[in-house]
Amino acid sequence: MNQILVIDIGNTNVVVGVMADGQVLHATRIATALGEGKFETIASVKTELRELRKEHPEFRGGILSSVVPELTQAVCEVVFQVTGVEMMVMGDNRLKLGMEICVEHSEQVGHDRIADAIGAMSQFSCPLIIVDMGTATTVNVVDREGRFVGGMIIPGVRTSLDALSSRASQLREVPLKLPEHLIGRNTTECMQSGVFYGAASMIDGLIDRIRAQQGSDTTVVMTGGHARLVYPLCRHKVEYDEYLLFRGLYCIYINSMQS
Ligand SMILES: Nc1ncnc2c1ncn2[C@@H]1O[C@H](COP(=O)(O)OP(=O)(O)OP(=O)(O)O)[C@@H](O)[C@H]1O
Ligand SMILES: CC(C)(CO)[C@@H](O)C(=O)NCCC(=O)O
Ligand SMILES: [K+]
Repeated sequence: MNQILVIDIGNTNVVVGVMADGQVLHATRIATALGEGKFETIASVKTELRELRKEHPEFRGGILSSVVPELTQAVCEVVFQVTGVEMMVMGDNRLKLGMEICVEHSEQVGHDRIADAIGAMSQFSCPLIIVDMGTATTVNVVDREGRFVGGMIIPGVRTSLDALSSRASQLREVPLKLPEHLIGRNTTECMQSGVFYGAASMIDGLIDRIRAQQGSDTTVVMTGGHARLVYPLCRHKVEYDEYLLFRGLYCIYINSMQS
């Protein structure tokens, strides 16, 4: 069994997991904090790694994707301290992605977007639309030839609700859950409906527009914490995979080790 450590450093959560034979054996989420909070994040990662090491003594390798450069090095260091594993890091040009990145500045594309696309391509046929709903909602397109060709970056569900309640005097923070009614009957429901049905409709609309360019057979795959609530509201048929990014990291790891 080829066990590996997989880590996804996002702007809201750091997800630490273990995979073997393409399956996710374990995943823990730790809140991402910066500034003074950075040390607490690193300390929580360290605690988690100690626990993981007890349950999974086998892994000798690992791979990490980060969209928070301030944390990347520190996380790699604690991984090495606790487990002795030297992480492969997305962005290292020795890695074999197995996917061409056809955009203006390929080095500027978020590593989560690339890992997601590779995870999708390992399971579905091209062309593909990959939607990752986290701090941002990203829409990523892989064309018929299997090339990453770009996409969209949109404020995430939580991010846009937070912006709204902080900017509008009469609006407060509301729980991030689906409202009972499409047509909201109170302020809270109106905000919840707006953000969730709005996100689903936006995604449906973007799918139509992208399919008009890439072909009507383009498969849609959704991932990210908020997708769990949004994908059932979409009118188009969409696939949902909670661990798409981890699957992409696993493919990159295996691909890079083989060559
Ligand atoms: N397995 C889960 N069960 C319940 N809620 C979840 C689960 N995974 C994620 N969530 C919820 O969805 C939110 C968004 O999750 P996700 O990790 O995809 O994005 P994020 O961490 O906000 O973004 P980023 O990837 O940019 O850090 C989480 O903060 C959490 O509230
Ligand atoms: C868009 C986010 C924040 C989503 O996590 C991340 O992928 C990122 O910081 N990207 C860098 C810019 C880009 O992808 O073009
Ligand atoms: K920033």
